[in-house]
Parts: sequence; structure tokens; C-alpha cells
Amino acid sequence: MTDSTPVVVRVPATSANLGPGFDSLGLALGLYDEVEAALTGTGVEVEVVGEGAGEVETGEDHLVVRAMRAAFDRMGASQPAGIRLRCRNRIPHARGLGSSSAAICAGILAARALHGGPDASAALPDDAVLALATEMDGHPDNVAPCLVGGFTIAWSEHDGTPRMVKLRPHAEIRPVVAIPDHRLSTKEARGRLPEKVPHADAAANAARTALLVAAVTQRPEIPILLTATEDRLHQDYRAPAMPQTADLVRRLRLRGVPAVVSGAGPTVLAFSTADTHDSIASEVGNDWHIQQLDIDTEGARVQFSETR
Ligand SMILES: Nc1ncnc2c1ncn2[C@@H]1O[C@H](COP(=O)(O)OP(=O)(O)O)[C@@H](O)[C@H]1O
Ligand SMILES: N[C@@H](CCOP(=O)(O)O)C(=O)O
Repeated sequence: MTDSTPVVVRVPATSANLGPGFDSLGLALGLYDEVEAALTGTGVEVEVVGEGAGEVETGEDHLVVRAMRAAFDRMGASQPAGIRLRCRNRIPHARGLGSSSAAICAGILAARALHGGPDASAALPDDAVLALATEMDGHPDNVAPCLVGGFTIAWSEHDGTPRMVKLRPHAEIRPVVAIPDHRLSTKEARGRLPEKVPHADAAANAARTALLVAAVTQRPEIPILLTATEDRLHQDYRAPAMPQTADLVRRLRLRGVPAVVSGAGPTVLAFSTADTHDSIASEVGNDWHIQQLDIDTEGARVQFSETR
């Protein structure tokens, strides 16, 4: 078999939860991984440049390969004899920026495009992509914004089927991330959560999540964002696993900056304005990589490459 024409999939980083919207709210960020994928006659060949190079599996266990294989199965297609991947990774791993969701979405979309061509969604409709990616990653609040971009609300039906709604963030919502060098796996951070939470805490989060949807889409004023980003469901429980993160969130908030733990941490996400930008820069210091990012409005993008 000759190699197939490659497809290139670009997938954005995502920040889930945004404070109170635990397992539901997510924002797509202008920081991308790019995966070029082709079907070959034999074997699995994975080249990784950037984040994860020299660390992640490069054979059948590579997350993108696993997602591709899962997608071929879901489409009822036979498994390709060989797969070649070239990964250009910019999303740091295990920092709370949705790297695993991005890898899984990239793999599923690459497989769909390679199998189905430009009419690929007939082979695997978009809601089936959301379902498979969520099944593999476990976090629809990362998968949804990764797939469609923007600001998303994700939830599961009673039978577990994931759904999403995409909203347009207000132009004044400007995310800044402070990324530490150290990692924390999402699995470990989830292990810190209690089985049950007080009813009053759930009620407080419900109000703030609703307010946050209004703030991010229509009322991006700092005092509203400050209240709307308060959380009682996950951040404090996880703080012992990321003390520097908890401390930075606390210090930024004391200075009036709406800051939260990005996803399951340890990255800190802050909403910046001209007024808060200096406070963020001076509070964060040198131990963190600070980056002002655009909001990605498009989500995952598939291109059919000319090269072989
Ligand atoms: N682009 C990628 N290619 C291969 N594996 C990846 C990729 N991105 C993430 N992973 C895997 O997922 C792990 C991180 O997942 P997770 O703990 O959920 O953190 P994150 O918040 O970054 O999604 C990495 O340690 C790596 O094993
Ligand atoms: N809602 C999840 C989000 C995990 O996001 P990640 O980017 O850290 O994988 C959680 O908080 O566990």
C-alpha cells in the first residue's frame, strides 16, 4: 500500500472549570498542537517536536494513535496497517491546559478525515466525535471547547451522552495564563475531591456559574468577574497538591484580579484588563511562564495536506 495523503489537524489548548463551573465550563485558547497524520503500509511511526518530546510513548500507546484506532473502530472501518504521525506540540502536558483532550480530539479528527475525506462527518458525526473524545478523556469541559472553540457549556444526559453549547465570549475577556514548570496529573488532582460537598457550597457554585456565563458573554466587569470566579467545589480540596498555585490564585484575587485554577491545575488562569495587567505581571514573578492568549474561536481545524 502507498502512503495516504496526510491530513493536518490543529487543536487548541483549553481551560476547564473557570472557577465554579466544575466539569462544565471551558474556554478554548490560542495555543495549538498540530498533528500531521498519514496511513502507511506497516508499523507506527511517531515523531514528536516540542512538548512531550522524548517523554510520551511513540508506538501504539501514543495517545493520538490510540484515539485514531478508537475512531476507526467507531466508524466500523478496518484498522490501517500503518500510521505515521508528526506532532508539533505547544500545549504543555499535565498543567491543566487540556493537552490530553487536544491529543485525543486530534487523533479522532485525523482518523475521520483520513477515512472519510472532506465529507468526513458522514462517517462520524460531530456528536459522535464529542462522545468518543469524552469517553476517552473523561472531560467534556475540555473536549467541547477544543472541538468547537470559544466558551462552552458541556453536560451529560442521564444516559451519559455528552452535549455542549457554544457561546461567544465578550471581546474584553482576555485570558492570561501563568504556567509553572512542575506538573500535576488530572487523575491525581481528581483523587483529592470528596465524595460529597455541603449543600450550601453547591448552591454558591450554582449561582456563581450562572453569573460567570453572564460575565464572560455580556458583563466582563472586574467586580462581577471576581465574584463569578469564586469556587467552593474543587479548588480548596486540591490546594494541598498544588500549594504554589493556590497561593498565587489567593494573592491575585487579593489584588482584585479574577484568577482561578486552570482545569485541574497547576496553571493559573486570570482574566486581564488594562487595569489588572500590571498587577498580574508583578504578582506572578519569575517562577511562572506568563502568557496572554487569544481566545480561539474556531476550535479544531482539519486541513488536507498537499505533500506526501
Ligand atoms: N500531544 C500528546 N501526545 C501524546 N500524549 C499526550 C499528549 N498530550 C497529553 N498527553 C498525555 O496526557 C498526559 C497529560 O494528561 P492530563 O494529566 O489529563 O493533563 P492535561 O491537563 O495536560 O490534559 C501526558 O502526561 C501524556 O501522557
Ligand atoms: N473538570 C476537569 C478538568 C480537567 O482539565 P485538565 O486540563 O486539567 O485535564 C477537572 O477539574 O478535573
